[in-house]
Amino acid sequence: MIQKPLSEIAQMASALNDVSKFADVIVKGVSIDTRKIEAGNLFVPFKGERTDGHNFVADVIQNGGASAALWQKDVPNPPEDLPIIIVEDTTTALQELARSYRNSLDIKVVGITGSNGKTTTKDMTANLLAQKYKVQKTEGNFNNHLGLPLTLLRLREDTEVAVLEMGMSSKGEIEFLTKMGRPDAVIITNIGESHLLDLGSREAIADAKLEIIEGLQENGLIIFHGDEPLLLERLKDYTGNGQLKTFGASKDNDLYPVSIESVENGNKFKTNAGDETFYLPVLGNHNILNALAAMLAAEFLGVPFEKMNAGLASLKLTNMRMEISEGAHGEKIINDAYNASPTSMKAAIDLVANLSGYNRKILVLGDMLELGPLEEEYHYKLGSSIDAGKIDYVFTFGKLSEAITKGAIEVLGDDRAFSFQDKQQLSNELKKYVTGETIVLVKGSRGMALEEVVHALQK
Ligand SMILES: CC(=O)N[C@H]1[C@@H](OP(=O)(O)OP(=O)(O)OC[C@H]2O[C@@H](n3ccc(=O)[nH]c3=O)[C@H](O)[C@@H]2O)O[C@H](CO)[C@@H](O)[C@@H]1O[C@H](C)C(=O)N[C@@H](C)C(=O)N[C@H](CCC(=O)N[C@@H](CCC[C@@H](N)C(=O)O)C(=O)O)C(=O)O
Ligand SMILES: Nc1ncnc2c1ncn2[C@@H]1O[C@H](COP(=O)(O)OP(=O)(O)OP(=O)(O)O)[C@@H](O)[C@H]1O
Ligand SMILES: C[C@@H](N)C(=O)N[C@H](C)C(=O)O
Repeated sequence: MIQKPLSEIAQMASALNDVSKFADVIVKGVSIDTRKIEAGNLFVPFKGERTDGHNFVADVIQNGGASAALWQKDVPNPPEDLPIIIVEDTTTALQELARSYRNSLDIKVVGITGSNGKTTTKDMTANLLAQKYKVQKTEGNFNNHLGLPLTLLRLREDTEVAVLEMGMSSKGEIEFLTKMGRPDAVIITNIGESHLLDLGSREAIADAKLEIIEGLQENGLIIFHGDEPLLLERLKDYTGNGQLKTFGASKDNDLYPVSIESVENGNKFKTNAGDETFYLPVLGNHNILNALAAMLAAEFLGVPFEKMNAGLASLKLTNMRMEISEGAHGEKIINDAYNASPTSMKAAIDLVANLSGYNRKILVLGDMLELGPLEEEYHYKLGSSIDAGKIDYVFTFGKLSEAITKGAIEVLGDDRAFSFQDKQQLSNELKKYVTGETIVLVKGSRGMALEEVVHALQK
């Protein structure tokens, strides 16, 4: 993490005040939350929905262990005689600090974006590169205009590769992030429907994701889903200084699977790149595609294919991505509840529909948010596309998900598809349907917090 005297921090953050009295105070790391502060941190306060971080500045320095803090110019009464750096805007100052620190490091960067699979592919890429390098990666889902700068400021001086997740919900956000991260390789996992509300069309989503190329370093590598027409048509005339590599299911790609075998809680697969058989301890063919993208990035940075199995086999995904657990009745639960869009819902449902070894398969589905004006149609189509011969019951939570149930009833009947507006009621009813030979998929947008149903089943 960043470790510098306050005088340098003040310069990097474009301080508006004189900090010479505290010039030699050493800052070690940055935090935006006093509840997670670590000794020596620079605390960066923000005005939030519930409170203003400026309220905590004096205390976090005097009693909380912080070495110093930023202070936004338009907030009155900055504490006196404390190591405070006054700045125009604390968000901008945090970003400029991160940009400047990143530029001071001799480091390779992989930037990852896409509608689905960013976090998963980030975890996979970091695991593969760790076979050869000192690697750091985005923690959790810290992938936006605050999260990415905080990730950069966590980088150690001896880190060799950083794997950065770049998220967006509006045009221009990825461009901002990639120009800060300056990646040597970029991955675009897929083009789905996430954040259609802001972007308006899948074409606009593709354009927004392709902004990641704006920050690509000289002779960098662009890795993208080669089965996605929106990406193919936009990159077919690419004349930049980067190289292009595609991954996907079809044999037209640079890297594709030639065999896939579902095994206990994962997959074994071979690729067209050689004879190695790879083991991936996560479910879902979509995760094989994520792995292929990660493998292309690792190969570009010098990890040979024959050394990749160890990196894949030891993978532990960030939580709530195909996370497997057991319920109180012995049922297997797949907690895929971190987020959901039509593309990711289909991928998860297809996975469960094609699993063997269970005598009952139940879907617990929540609203898919931020889909824009066609949201109800997306939910209805999801329900009506469920295979009644492979899925036994559908329980939904949320107002939009009533359309899932409506569609599901048309294929499963009204005794196999149910809507709920209360997660506890859903959980209580669901418990009547589960046995030791049941598998339950739980999935919905982050805003639905369906992990609460998983926790209820585990009690
Ligand atoms: C600024 C901040 O910290 N926001 C977080 C905070 O929000 P809130 O407004 O509720 O803050 P408060 O009012 O409670 O507090 C104000 C500040 O004071 C600090 N503080 C408070 C109390 C205290 O005792 N001490 C304190 O120091 C406090 O820390 C505040 O700074 O809390 C929310 C709930 O926990 C957080 O969600 C909120 O975080 C915001 C959203 C954020 O951007 N955090 C980033 C670090 C981050 O990367 N978060 C990721 C999720 C990113 C994401 O959603 N990505 C999208 C794609 C990008 C979309 C883009 N358009 C965007 O806007 O994000 C995706 O789909 O992946 C994460 O948390 O996982
Ligand atoms: N390649 C993929 N294609 C379709 N769905 C996917 C793919 N990879 C992951 N998913 C699904 O998307 C969900 C979110 O995965 P992950 O968190 O890796 O994506 P993300 O892009 O980081 O999501 P977010 O934008 O919400 O941060 C997973 O739970 C899984 O169901
Ligand atoms: C918070 C925002 N970035 C997000 O992830 N929205 C989705 C649709 C959600 O709330 O699940």
